[in-house]
Amino acid sequence: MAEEIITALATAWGEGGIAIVRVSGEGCASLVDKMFRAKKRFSEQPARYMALGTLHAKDGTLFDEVLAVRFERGNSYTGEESAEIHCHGGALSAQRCVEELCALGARMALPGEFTRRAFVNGRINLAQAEAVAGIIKARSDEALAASARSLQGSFTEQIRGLMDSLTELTAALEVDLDFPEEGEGFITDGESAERIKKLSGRCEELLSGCRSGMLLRDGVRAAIIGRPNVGKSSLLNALLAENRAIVTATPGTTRDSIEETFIYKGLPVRIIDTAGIRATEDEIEAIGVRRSLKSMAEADIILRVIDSSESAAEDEIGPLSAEKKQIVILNKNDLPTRTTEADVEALFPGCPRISISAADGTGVDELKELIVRTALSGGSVSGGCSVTARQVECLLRTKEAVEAAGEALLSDLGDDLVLSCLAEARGQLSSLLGLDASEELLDKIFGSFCVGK
Ligand SMILES: Nc1nc2c(c(=O)[nH]1)N(C=O)[C@@H](CNc1ccc(C(=O)N[C@@H](CCC(=O)O)C(=O)O)cc1)CN2
Ligand SMILES: Nc1nc2c(ncn2[C@@H]2O[C@H](COP(=O)(O)OP(=O)(O)OP(=O)(O)O)[C@@H](O)[C@H]2O)c(=O)[nH]1
Ligand SMILES: [Mg+2]
Repeated sequence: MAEEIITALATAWGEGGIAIVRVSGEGCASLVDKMFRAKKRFSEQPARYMALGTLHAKDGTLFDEVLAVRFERGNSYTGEESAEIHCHGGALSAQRCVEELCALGARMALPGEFTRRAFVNGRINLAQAEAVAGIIKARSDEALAASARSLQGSFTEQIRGLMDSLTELTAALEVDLDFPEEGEGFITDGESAERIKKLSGRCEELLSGCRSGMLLRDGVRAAIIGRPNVGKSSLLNALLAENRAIVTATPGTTRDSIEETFIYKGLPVRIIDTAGIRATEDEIEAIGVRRSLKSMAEADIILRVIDSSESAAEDEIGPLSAEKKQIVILNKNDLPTRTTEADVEALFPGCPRISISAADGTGVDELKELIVRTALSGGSVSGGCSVTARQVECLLRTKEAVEAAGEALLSDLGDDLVLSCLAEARGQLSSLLGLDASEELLDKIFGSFCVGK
């Protein structure tokens, strides 16, 4: 079935040097013929050749002088016959161009529809399509590099490698199941167990690489929490190196949460300064405290600030769930110490901690380093591939299914069960690459792209 011809502005709205309008779908070059005048008919000029010409409205009036290029079917971004018109910047000419194309029979592209067509036509897989979005959204060199690696297919290759190993093992086990009379069997249980163990190790390796890639793209949320007056807002200012939040000697200064982002070693850190947590009669402060507790629940990392010049009083925040990552910050180390690192160790055993002065900046860079290290939990920011939460979810389920296969094998539950677990694992990897993606999933993924991509 021939797809409709779609069009959209591919560059950002607003003033700029050049604005590019994209068109894709069978017959789009003859559509452009009707509005673009050049020495040679557009649809007859060589493919991928930039031709100079003029754009005309239906009544013939000229509205821009542009460059235009056509791509042949099978040799374009979408895989379809497509074209680009490079107008003068400023939204007006490009918008006119899109309108004229629509008047001639094209329709406005939906968000991500060009990339969706590239996927549907097999030019790229789903992991690569998601990497395109990653490149657009990247906010640091490291995040950009991780997405570019994914787009080039290095993540895909690793997933395919895993799928191949799964297939080999499945095939060996199936032979055994089909020809049980062959005695010894094609593969011993010991060998299968060994291979399953390797597979689950490989899943774990991929997962740890992915987590850092995902963090690079999405960043981490770190909430600064603590009792009033310990120096939370001062810490926010020190981390941002600007006077963003109000700091006073009066406890209860911060009423509402403040969010800002800084980037350290390529990792965007969203930092949230919250109201000091204490029991309070003040209605506004109480709302602030509730917001602090909410920020705490939503954060990836808790930066728990303690005033080391005061003795560690009753902790009003209470312990965190074991899954929450936490860094204990002993602030005001420029003042005489009343709470020591040993006191902190007693209160929060095994928790990473650091002594700083938000006032004079001592230890602030070390703290940034510690935040990034804690967020990545040992992983590194370089070399990883950018992935989405969806892809991580698929990999996690793959690992679970592989492990279930291992358990089924050990407890002698029969090859049938082992095989169905392995089939589940393969299924997860195949949905990671979008080999059997539902329309609903595609709508969700491509819907988050920008129009024109
Ligand atoms: N002007 C312009 N710039 C752009 C794009 C575009 O579509 N137009 N891109 C897109 O958003 C990106 C480049 N990505 C592209 C990827 C593949 C093909 C393409 O035509 N692929 C064919 C032919 C490959 C070849 O010539 O080697 C293919 O895969 O068959 C084009 C662009 C970024 N810059
Ligand atoms: N000497 C010293 N004073 C500090 C340091 N950090 C913060 N202060 C002072 O401590 C007081 C409280 O600082 P804030 O940053 O407003 O504290 P907060 O935790 O945000 O307080 P609330 O918003 O009320 O919860 C101010 O007078 C700061 O100047 C530090 O490292 N050393
Ligand atoms: Mg404050």
